[in-house]
Amino acid sequence: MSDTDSREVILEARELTREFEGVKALDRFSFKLRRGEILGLLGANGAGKTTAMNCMLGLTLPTSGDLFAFGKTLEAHRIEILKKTNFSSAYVSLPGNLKVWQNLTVFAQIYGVPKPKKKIAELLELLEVAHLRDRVTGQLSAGESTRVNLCKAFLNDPELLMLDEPTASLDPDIADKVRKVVRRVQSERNIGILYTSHNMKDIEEVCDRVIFLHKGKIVAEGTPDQIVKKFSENSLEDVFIKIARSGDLEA
Ligand SMILES: Nc1ncnc2c1ncn2[C@@H]1O[C@H](COP(=O)(O)OP(=O)(O)OP(=O)(O)O)[C@@H](O)[C@H]1O
Repeated sequence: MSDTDSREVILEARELTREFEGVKALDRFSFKLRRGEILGLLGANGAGKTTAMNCMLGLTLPTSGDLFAFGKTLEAHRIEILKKTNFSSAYVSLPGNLKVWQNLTVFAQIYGVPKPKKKIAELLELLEVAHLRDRVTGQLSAGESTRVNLCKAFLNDPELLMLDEPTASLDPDIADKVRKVVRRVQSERNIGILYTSHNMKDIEEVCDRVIFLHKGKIVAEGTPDQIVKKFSENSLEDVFIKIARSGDLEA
């Protein structure tokens, strides 16, 4: 991303640090996400990706640093910001005892979605899970549950979307469809998406730009192509392995 990029900054972290009992999960982490951009957050297990998303969702308080969304501080404008935000995580489940349509209806009410029935039907079709409408959510397979979570994430037509490993438990066919849906929603609605995945094919196909985190610090940033060239590797996967094994190397 060049400094001359004039698109609206919809999410910004400045010197974000989060310590857990002396361990820095995030260490002066700064970045900007612009409208219309899909930004990949990459890094090995424990690099700090989930902590970063949790801070941005207000689920974890940073030890220091500032977060801004739509030009306002998250601290003072949390409710207003969260109305325009949504997220989906492979590791956060919807209430298991409710049927799929009940869960989505509850969340549609929370978000104040106009014409919720129509919206829910459209999203179930979009994610190809309309046949699961009357199933108990807790009995869904991991891949089914991931797609229902994505329906929840699109319910309020978010302008800022955080997707934490959205293809983690999907078979290759469904993963491909989900990537295309994410791309389509991003381009039709010009929203900003923060995206994590351990699947480098996902990242290369979906993300405009990526940030590599290692021990809470940024060690590389750029388009997937730029990063592969900077590290003199053949693929993003090779870069990932190189950083995971010797993350103090900066490109
Ligand atoms: N609540 C917590 N208490 C203590 N340590 C924590 C807590 N949450 C995260 N950590 C630590 O912070 C670091 C970053 O964890 P985080 O979950 O953000 O990594 P991640 O990049 O999302 O990893 P993964 O790819 O495995 O999901 C890890 O060392 C982790 O053990």
